[in-house]
Amino acid sequence: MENFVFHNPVKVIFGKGQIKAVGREIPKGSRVLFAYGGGSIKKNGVHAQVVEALASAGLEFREFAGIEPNPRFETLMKAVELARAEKLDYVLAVGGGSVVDGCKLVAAAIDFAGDPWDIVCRKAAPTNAMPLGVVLTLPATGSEMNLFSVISRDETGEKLGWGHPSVMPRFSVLDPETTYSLPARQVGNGVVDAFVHVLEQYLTYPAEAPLQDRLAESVLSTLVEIGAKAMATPPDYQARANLMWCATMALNGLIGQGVPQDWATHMIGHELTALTGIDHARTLAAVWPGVVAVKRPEKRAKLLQYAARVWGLSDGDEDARIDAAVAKTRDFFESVGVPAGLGGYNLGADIPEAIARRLSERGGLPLGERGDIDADQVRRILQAA
Ligand SMILES: NC(=O)c1ccc[n+]([C@@H]2O[C@H](COP(=O)([O-])OP(=O)(O)OC[C@H]3O[C@@H](n4cnc5c(N)ncnc54)[C@H](O)[C@@H]3O)[C@@H](O)[C@H]2O)c1
Repeated sequence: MENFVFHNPVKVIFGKGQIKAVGREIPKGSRVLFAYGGGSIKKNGVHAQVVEALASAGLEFREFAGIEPNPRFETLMKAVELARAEKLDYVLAVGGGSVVDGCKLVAAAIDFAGDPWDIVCRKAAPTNAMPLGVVLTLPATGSEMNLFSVISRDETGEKLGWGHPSVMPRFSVLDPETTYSLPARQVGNGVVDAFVHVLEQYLTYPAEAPLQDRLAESVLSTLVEIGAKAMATPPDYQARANLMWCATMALNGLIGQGVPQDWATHMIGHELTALTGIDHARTLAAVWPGVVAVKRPEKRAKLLQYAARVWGLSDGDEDARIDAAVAKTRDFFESVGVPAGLGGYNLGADIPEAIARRLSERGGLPLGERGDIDADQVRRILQAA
């Protein structure tokens, strides 16, 4: 196991009826920017619950609507303008990963003197981020309990990830009932996103970290166990609750401490979203089969462990076990409605070259747990996918 420092100060407030805690968690006298997405929270009653919580605590607030999926820098800067004009000093993000990620940048930018894009490009760190609170409505990204944020910019066609401890939420309310209004497509995306977050931190090489391995395997096995139930209609509270907690545990830092991490699927997936608009989770299910095909020799020991412990495949020829584990993973993605591999997307033959070039030009290579995925391997991964 490698050395690590683990500090996760996010207060998680989990369960039915917990949105009212928002009024208690935000300090009295705060002036709140209440930010959300396209308005699903008005239809499912979450907006009314948040307004009630803020108003009954006597908190001043202004609303900012319209943070889109794959949040756009251009939109977020409008939220920053509103916050500056109205002297708002607490950001409340209500929505999925896009709203939470977007609000992390808003919180960092309100009192930032330079160009906030420098924060996203990692050329500058936030100096005085406003406190951030979260009401999560889509279990998937783990953004509610981590320091990461992924921002897209129209002007440059980029989608970039950044992170800073000062934008970790002060609290996150996770009420599984907020997910009842999700379309099936988004529930399936959430299952796959959480699953691949774990694979990025687990499917690398052995690091003599059996606890981290078993924590990762338990999240994977739980997702397999509850995947179909989480998709059911009418919604099953316990399945949604377990999905929500799995997604948070998949990327709150715990399972990745002291172990090598991959993230190649994500980095290539972000480029695919930037170029084609395919949903984040769908890019992961599309790219992962390519990563595992090309990096199979390097990942062999962990692939065998994954096959045995997550899929119960421990007998017979080793290569056949790995093939079966990959096939079961693909079937699992498809079982929650997310296509595995790139075959179904009808993309141009130029995509592998375009993605390899974009990553290379930005200095984003090499990738992978061994830092050995270069432009040629990116092309091969996408062709294999
Ligand atoms: N910060 C991180 O650690 C991290 C990790 C992975 C991905 N991401 C990023 O997060 C973004 C994806 O976030 P996401 O998967 O949570 O989806 P999302 O926030 O983009 O939401 C997807 C859609 O679902 C809708 N929606 C959200 N909650 C709803 C509800 N309860 N009922 C009905 N509709 C609802 C949204 O309005 C949106 O149209 C991507 O930009 C991705 O790159 C961030």
